[in-house]
Amino acid sequence: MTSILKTENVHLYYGEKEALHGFDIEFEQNEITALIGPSGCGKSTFLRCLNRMNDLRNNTTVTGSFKIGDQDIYAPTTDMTELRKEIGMVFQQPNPFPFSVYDNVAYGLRIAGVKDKKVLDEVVEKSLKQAAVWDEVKDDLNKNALSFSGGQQQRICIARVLAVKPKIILMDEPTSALDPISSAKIEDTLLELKKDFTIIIVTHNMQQASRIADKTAFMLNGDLIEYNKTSKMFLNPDKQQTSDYLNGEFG
Ligand SMILES: Nc1ncnc2c1ncn2[C@@H]1O[C@H](COP(=O)(O)OP(=O)(O)OP(=O)(O)O)[C@@H](O)[C@H]1O
Repeated sequence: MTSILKTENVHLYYGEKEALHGFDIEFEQNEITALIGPSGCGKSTFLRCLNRMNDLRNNTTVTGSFKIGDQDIYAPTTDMTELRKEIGMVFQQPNPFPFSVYDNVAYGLRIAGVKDKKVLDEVVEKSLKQAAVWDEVKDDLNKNALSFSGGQQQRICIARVLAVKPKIILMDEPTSALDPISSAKIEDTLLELKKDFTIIIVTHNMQQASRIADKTAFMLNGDLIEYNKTSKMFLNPDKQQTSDYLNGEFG
């Protein structure tokens, strides 16, 4: 196993309030890691730290070490556009831009200056295929992405992230707004994608974590309580708090 992203002693403050209390975790390449825990425990906060989305919020202070390989994510020299290409993000609500499927998926490449139509065509097709939505949209690439179903929109958004070839994809409850069939399609897609990408996913759905995640991190009140192989965590967790949470005793 190869480590791809490592954080050490991460603290995050919203104003005076400390939301993360010294968080150490190491993510493995080509794995899916699930972040679980009760509402308000800091899952989204931690996820957003990984590609510096919290920088966009006023009054937020982050300390600690975040490294992708040797690169310090929080170094003053970090190019934010490059960082967010390397560490892409998919949100809870599908958020395609209000233009065509093609233009959504080509967006990142065009921003990067790619103009060659043949290259764009190839990447758009490959990304939509990787996101398992090509067959459903291939005859309507010029149609507005917002005219597709929620599940299709979410897979178009995944394709938009894949098109810029990220190393890591962050996902914040990407299926919670979707019906069970669309969710199952996304889960299948993620299992395929981990061959080429590393995925870190926040989920409230324990079955989803147990179905797709190689490792699971259980958080409580801004602390990492347990980080383990998913099978071990769900069958025989090391910590009593994990067991209580998984048994529905709180949260
Ligand atoms: N912008 C903000 N300003 C102040 N406090 C915030 C802000 N965002 C989150 N918090 C607080 O930080 C803590 C962690 O919130 P976060 O949204 O990361 O939790 P979560 O585990 O993702 O929750 P959920 O599962 O409900 O999405 C909570 O106490 C929350 O109220």
